[in-house]
Amino acid sequence: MHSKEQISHDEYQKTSDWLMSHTKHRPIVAIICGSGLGMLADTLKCQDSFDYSDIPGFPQSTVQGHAGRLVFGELKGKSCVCMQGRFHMYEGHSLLKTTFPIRVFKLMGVETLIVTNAAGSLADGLRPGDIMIIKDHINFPGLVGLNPLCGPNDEKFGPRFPAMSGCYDKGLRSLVMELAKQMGVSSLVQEGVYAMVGGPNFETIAEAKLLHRLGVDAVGMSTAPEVVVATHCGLRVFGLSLITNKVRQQSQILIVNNHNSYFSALFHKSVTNKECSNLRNG
Ligand SMILES: O=P(O)(O)O[C@@H]1C[C@H](O)[C@@H](CO)O1
Ligand SMILES: Nc1nc2[nH]cnc2c(=O)[nH]1
Repeated sequence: MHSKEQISHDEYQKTSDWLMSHTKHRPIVAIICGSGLGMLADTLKCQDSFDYSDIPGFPQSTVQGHAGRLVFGELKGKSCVCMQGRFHMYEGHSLLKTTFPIRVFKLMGVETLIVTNAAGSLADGLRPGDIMIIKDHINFPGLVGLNPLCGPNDEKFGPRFPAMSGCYDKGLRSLVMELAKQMGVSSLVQEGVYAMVGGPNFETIAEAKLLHRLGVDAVGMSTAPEVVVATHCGLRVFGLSLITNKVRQQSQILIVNNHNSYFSALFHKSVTNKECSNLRNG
């Protein structure tokens, strides 16, 4: 844990000011694209994009499938900013660094955060290619003190002891369920509980059984710290997991040798609802 690390309000402000002076967009929605989901940003109109390496103060993404680019643009007439690539604890980033963009977005005037991720399923009804709307999370690193809010509290962002119950906005969740019905894809979409583990290794069989018994529907290695920081500073949060695999609860070997194309293929299947049986392992 990097308990001595601090990022001052001025540092977040500096990055926010730099971005605001380099784009005409004034986003009210921020979207974090999980593994294999970076193409969401390609749907934005009138784009301004910046490599993370060019943005003062921004961490660098090191994961395959995470482009490391911030894209501003319009989605259905709304000004948005999209992270093509996020920062994970397992990359060696401190939790303050992994969540750095969230406070920058807040200072830029963002009101709603949409988080997405790739996750493994523990629920019988959640199959690869399905989408899980996150209704709640279990933040395993947070439960043992690996929390970006540890250290001095910056009251300008939020209170010392923020509530996390209801951190995934109920209104947005209902809206998306309704939209899924209207689009005829409701059989692919359901609500569930996401658990964040530290990674980077996938679960042992015993760990998978434990998570299942605890009521976890999907497990991944991101998202919870971002949601904690977003909720602390008053952002409205919506989250979804793209289910990429079933988490093994009994002995069987699964070999995934192309992380990126695996996620992209599953995303494509989710969107098109085409059969992709060679990728199903559950
Ligand atoms: O950024 P996300 O959470 O989508 O990254 C995925 C899930 C795990 O963090 C990691 C390994 O699958 O990639
Ligand atoms: N921890 C974890 N993260 C994932 N991300 C995608 N699939 C998985 C999984 O099975 N376990």
